[in-house]
Amino acid sequence: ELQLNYYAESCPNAEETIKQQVIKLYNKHGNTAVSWVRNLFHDCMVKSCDASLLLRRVKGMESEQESDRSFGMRNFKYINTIKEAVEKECPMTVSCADIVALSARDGILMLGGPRIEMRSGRKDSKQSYLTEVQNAIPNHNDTIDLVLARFQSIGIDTPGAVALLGAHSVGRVHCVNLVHRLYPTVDPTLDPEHAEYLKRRCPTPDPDPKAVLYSRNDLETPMILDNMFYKNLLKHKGLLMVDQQLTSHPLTSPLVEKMAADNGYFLDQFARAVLLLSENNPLNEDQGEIRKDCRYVNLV
Ligand code: HEM
Ligand SMILES: [Ca+2]
Ligand SMILES: [Ca+2]
Repeated sequence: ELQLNYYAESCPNAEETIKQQVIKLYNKHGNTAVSWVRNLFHDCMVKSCDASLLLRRVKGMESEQESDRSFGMRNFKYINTIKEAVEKECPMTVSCADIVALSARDGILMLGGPRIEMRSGRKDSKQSYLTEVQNAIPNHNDTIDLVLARFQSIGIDTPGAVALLGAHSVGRVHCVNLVHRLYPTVDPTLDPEHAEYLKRRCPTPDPDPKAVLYSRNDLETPMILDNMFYKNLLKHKGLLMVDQQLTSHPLTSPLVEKMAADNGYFLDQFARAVLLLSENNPLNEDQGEIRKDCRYVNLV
C-alpha cells in the first residue's frame, strides 16, 4: 500500500537524501534530471513501477535496457550513486522503485516543472521484462490512437497523455529517430527551415547508431519543463512523428492549442498524469523485494 512519506518510521531521512542527491547530480550533470523523467515512463509503463528497468542482463535474463525502445537512455550509473547514499543511511530499507519515482519527482522540480506530492512504498521486481517493452512503450512513429490506447490501459486519459508527451520539452533526440523525416524528402508536416537546421545536425540518411548525433528537442527552453513543446508543435517543429501528429488528431489537437496557450493548465495536467503513471500497479510485499543493488535482484 503506497502512502505519503512511507519511510517516516523506517528511514525518516530517505526522501530528503534522495532529493539532496538529485540536486547534487543536477548541479554536476544537468541532464541527469532529464533522465529521471524518462526513467519513470520506461519503468512504470512496463508492468509496474518496480525498477524492472534498472536490472542488468545476467545469465538467463535479458535487460529492458537492451530494447530498441530504450535507445538513448543514459545516466543509469547515477541511480547507483543515489542508492548508495540511501543505503548508507538505512541499509535494505528503501526500494529502487521508489528511487525511480522520487528522483523523477525531484528532477521535475529541478527542471522548473510542478511540485508533485508522491506516495512511496513501492517494491522492486525480481525480473526484467525485455519482451514486454515493445508492447508497452510506443515507437516514435506509432499512431496517436495507439499511443492514447497505451496510456488509457493504465488509467491515463487523453489530456493526461498529451501532457506527458510534454516531457519532450527537455532532452534530445538522436538522428536515427528523425532522419526518416528528412531523407529522401522532407516530411511536409515539418517546417522547412527547421528541417534545414535538422539536416545540419543529422547530415546523412543513415547515421551510425553508435554515433552521438542528435538534436535538442526544444531549442528555446531545452532544460525547462514548460509548454514550449506545444508552441513548437504549432510551428511544425516537433521532432518525433508522434509528437507532431498531436496537432492533427481530432482528440489531441484542441489540447495542444490549450496547453500552448496556458502553461498553468499544462503543468496541472502534467502533474496529475505523472502521479497516475507513478502509481501504476505497485507490487505487494510477496511479489517484490527491496533490492540491495538496483542493478541486480537480491541473492537468495
Ligand atoms: C508515445 C510515447 C513516447 C514515445 C514514442 C517517446 C519516444 C522518445 C524518443 C524516440 C526519444 C529520443 C531518444 C533518443 O533518440 O535519444 C525520447 C526522449 C525522451 N523522452 Fe520520450 N517518448 C514517449 C513518451 C514519453 C513520456 C511519457 C515521457 C515522460 C513523462 C518521456 C520522456 C522523455 C525524455 C525526458 C526524453 C529525453 C531523454 C534524454 O535527453 O536523455 N517520453 N522519447
Ligand atoms: Ca517496470
Ligand atoms: Ca522546454
